[in-house]
Amino acid sequence: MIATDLLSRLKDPTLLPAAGYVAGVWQTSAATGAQFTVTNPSTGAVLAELPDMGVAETHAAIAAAHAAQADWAAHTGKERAAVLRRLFDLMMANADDLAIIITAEMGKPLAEARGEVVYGAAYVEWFAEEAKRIYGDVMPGHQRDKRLLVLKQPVGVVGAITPWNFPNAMLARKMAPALAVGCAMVAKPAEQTPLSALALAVLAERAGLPAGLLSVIPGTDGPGIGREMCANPLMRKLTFTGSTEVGRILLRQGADQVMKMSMELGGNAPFIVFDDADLDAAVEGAMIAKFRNNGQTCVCANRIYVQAGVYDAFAAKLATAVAALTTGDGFAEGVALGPMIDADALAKVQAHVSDATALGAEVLTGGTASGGLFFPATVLKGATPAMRLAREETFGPVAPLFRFETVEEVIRLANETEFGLASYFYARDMARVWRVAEALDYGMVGINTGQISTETAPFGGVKQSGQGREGSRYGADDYLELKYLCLGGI
Ligand SMILES: NC(=O)c1ccc[n+]([C@@H]2O[C@H](COP(=O)([O-])OP(=O)(O)OC[C@H]3O[C@@H](n4cnc5c(N)ncnc54)[C@H](O)[C@@H]3O)[C@@H](O)[C@H]2O)c1
Ligand SMILES: O=C[C@H](O)CS(=O)(=O)O
Repeated sequence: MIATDLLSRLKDPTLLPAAGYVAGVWQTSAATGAQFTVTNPSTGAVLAELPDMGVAETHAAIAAAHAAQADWAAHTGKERAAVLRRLFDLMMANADDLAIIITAEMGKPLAEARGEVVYGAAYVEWFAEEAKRIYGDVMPGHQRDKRLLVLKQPVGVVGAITPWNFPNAMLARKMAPALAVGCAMVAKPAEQTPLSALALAVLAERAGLPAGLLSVIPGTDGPGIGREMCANPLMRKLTFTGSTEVGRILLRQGADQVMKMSMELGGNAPFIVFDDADLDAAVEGAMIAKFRNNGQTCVCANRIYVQAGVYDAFAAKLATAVAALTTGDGFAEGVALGPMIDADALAKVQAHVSDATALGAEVLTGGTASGGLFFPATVLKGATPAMRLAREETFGPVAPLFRFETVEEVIRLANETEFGLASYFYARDMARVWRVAEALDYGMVGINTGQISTETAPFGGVKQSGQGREGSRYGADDYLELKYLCLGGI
């Protein structure tokens, strides 16, 4: 069932079948007969009742993907590119509907949801172009009669498990490179936000993707689906975006068959403001890096370090800007921040703020939940490393300000975490910019900007923030195997 209220908002209600997409068939019932509910986090309203699919459907989808993948890989890059280009065009043509679906199931404001659709589509466009340029190598022989070649071939059947915070873009960012190079994909979206993934499957089918190449398994049994993906011998790779905790589980499970893994995991991004920074620019950057997606992104600034000489001025400017942010239903006009995704997420944000204030932090604005799943944008002054929010990913709209004195001190503090995804700093002295950029132990560094995510750059982290990269000229590598050919007797 899809709620009438949601369907009535769409120009094309057929984007939302109340079904899972398994082996090229829209199945309205799960093997177990179970169903699960999808709700709007802004209102609690029921959006859909979907078949609660699991191991049986995943097993069938993997078999179908394996059967379809060889022929897909035998297509030319140009033929695969044409399908992806049509998918890009369909995503853009249906962007308004896709945005409505995101806002309904995840809560982000509609304008931000539309930005997510455009961002996800950009990956599809990028890899539609890359599909035609998967080049190998010809190398000088090591002996007179030898000629050496390297082929790049698709890894085969890929499992994808995605999070709720970017329910469209995180799947698009995975299916685009996989399909571009000739892989097949079985995808499991987050149980909170399956509708965006199902709508993408509708559009992929319309774009001409052959049946079986893509399956989307809606369901609440992430652990069971993950185990099936990691244990099934037909599955050659798993790409996961989500928490480091779950990433570890999957890495352990995939180890038994030495499965190729891509992991986009948790973060704890430092945002550093040096005393030579343009403070207004730094405030603007902090607003984006901290409050985009209501602070629910893996690359959100989690710790804001401000050099002592500008600490009070920056704190005052930031608090003024943050106090102007409105929190509410993502469909409402003028709302900047939507709800938290669920009660657990809300409780964690409140716990971080309560822990910080108990340890001496001062609330400059916000600080207390405002009803439902809403939490106001919050700025805390006097944050210290003893506080939970210094060590844990808050994943919410809370900006803790830490004071520091020297460059050496803040590099040490910034790197003092098991995470290494995104980092940011504002400075104008070019020698300092180079030294700090090289010293930060992170996969990505934003310099005088708070917005770094683009399909043209390699997105990913180091340490316990993951492995592999998504997007850019490097992004296809995670879905390819190198095969070395040695021709003798020449
Ligand atoms: N690095 C990135 O690009 C990136 C992007 C988005 C979110 N994240 C991280 O994800 C976290 C928040 O997202 P979340 O709450 O959806 O993460 P999560 O890890 O709880 O869930 C992610 C996905 O994994 C599934 N899952 C849960 N347990 C599983 C298991 N045992 N086996 C297989 N699948 C399982 C979920 O159903 C969901 O689809 C944050 O830590 C955030 O930093 C990282
Ligand atoms: O949080 C997950 C996404 O990767 C964030 S971004 O939109 O790619 O920056």
